[in-house]
Amino acid sequence: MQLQSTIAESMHKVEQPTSEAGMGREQALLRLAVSDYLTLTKPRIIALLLVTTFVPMFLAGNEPPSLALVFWTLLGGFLAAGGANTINQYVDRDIDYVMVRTRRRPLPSGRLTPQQVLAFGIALSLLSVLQLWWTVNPLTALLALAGILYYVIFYTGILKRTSTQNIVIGGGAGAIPPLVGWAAVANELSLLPIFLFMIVFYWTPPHFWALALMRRKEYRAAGVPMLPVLVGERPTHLQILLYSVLLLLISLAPVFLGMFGPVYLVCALILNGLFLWDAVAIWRVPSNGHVWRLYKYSLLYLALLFLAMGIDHLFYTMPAAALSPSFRLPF
Ligand code: HEM
Ligand SMILES: CC(C)=CCC/C(C)=C/CC/C(C)=C/COP(=O)(O)OP(=O)(O)O
Repeated sequence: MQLQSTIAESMHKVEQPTSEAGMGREQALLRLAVSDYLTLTKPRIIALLLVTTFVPMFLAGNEPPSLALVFWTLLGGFLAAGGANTINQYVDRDIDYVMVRTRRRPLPSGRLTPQQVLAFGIALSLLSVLQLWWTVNPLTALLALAGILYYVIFYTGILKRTSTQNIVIGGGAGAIPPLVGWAAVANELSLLPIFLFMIVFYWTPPHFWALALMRRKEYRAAGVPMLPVLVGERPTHLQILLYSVLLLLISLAPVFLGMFGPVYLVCALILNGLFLWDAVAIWRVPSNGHVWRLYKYSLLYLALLFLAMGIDHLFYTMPAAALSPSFRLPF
């Protein structure tokens, strides 16, 4: 509140700049505001979400997508995820205020008001759906809308505060971007994008529980029923191991259905082998070092696995049968 009133005072002072110093202060405040609004979108997380949107665009067609289609799809994806992330911070403002990791965010630190954050989040979300509908196609726009609603209402509004399985079920929201990328090109969904969805779905629990293990006390203080808070460390280590095995199986399955070729197979074996190695290390010698390593590696893993899919596609042509059955909107 103190910071908020300091900024309000500064804003008042620069309303009528009388000198170069006044103009400089006005520019500095504008930069601060732009940086706060950008922070609300969680840009680093969006960067990885967009990798999982971008690569499927190359898998979905026989030819590479046009630059314009890539631009509009990624812009829509940025606006949708940015809008969802912003509304998440409006809904979670009480939790974010309690947790050390999140208390410096623009809303809990008082640099923006709840009304400003909510308005910005809704505006970005609406803009994303309209823009995708007009510039890409209705299926892509509806998938983005489903992602926003799933994340904001189902995960943030309900599951996060009520269930230890919050991020298992809620992980479905973060798995929608590959469907968005695929639908942007194919204008339909089929089995391969469902596998891409499942890869991100099974990746999410080890990715998040590693972080939650390190932030266990903060989640407890905020009253958020994350798995490590309610069942303890050991069962969480086991769940991480279990999901790492499931991730290995689900990421290899498309190879056996003829959807990917040898380049992907080799990369997926190495990347999943390292993932499993980290998960086993946590199980055998539980330490913050091992947990942190898995969390950091999980980010690299997902980017590289999707990159491997794209490179594999340059050398391997999947049979048409691998893409059926398919789902298409009736309009
Ligand atoms: C329900 C699903 C998910 C949950 C609960 C979750 C949770 C988190 C949390 C709490 C952080 C720490 C953020 C911070 O330090 O401020 C994080 C980091 C991150 N997450 Fe996730 N995540 C999920 C899904 C995803 C997905 C689907 C992606 C991308 C495909 C992703 C990408 C990232 C990235 C890139 C970071 C690092 C951000 C940074 O270093 O600033 N997450 N995640
Ligand atoms: C297509 C589309 C728009 C899909 C939505 C994808 C999306 C925005 C996923 C976000 C995943 C994520 C960062 C969850 C963390 O929430 P948290 O509240 O647990 O994290 P926090 O404590 O850091 O706020």
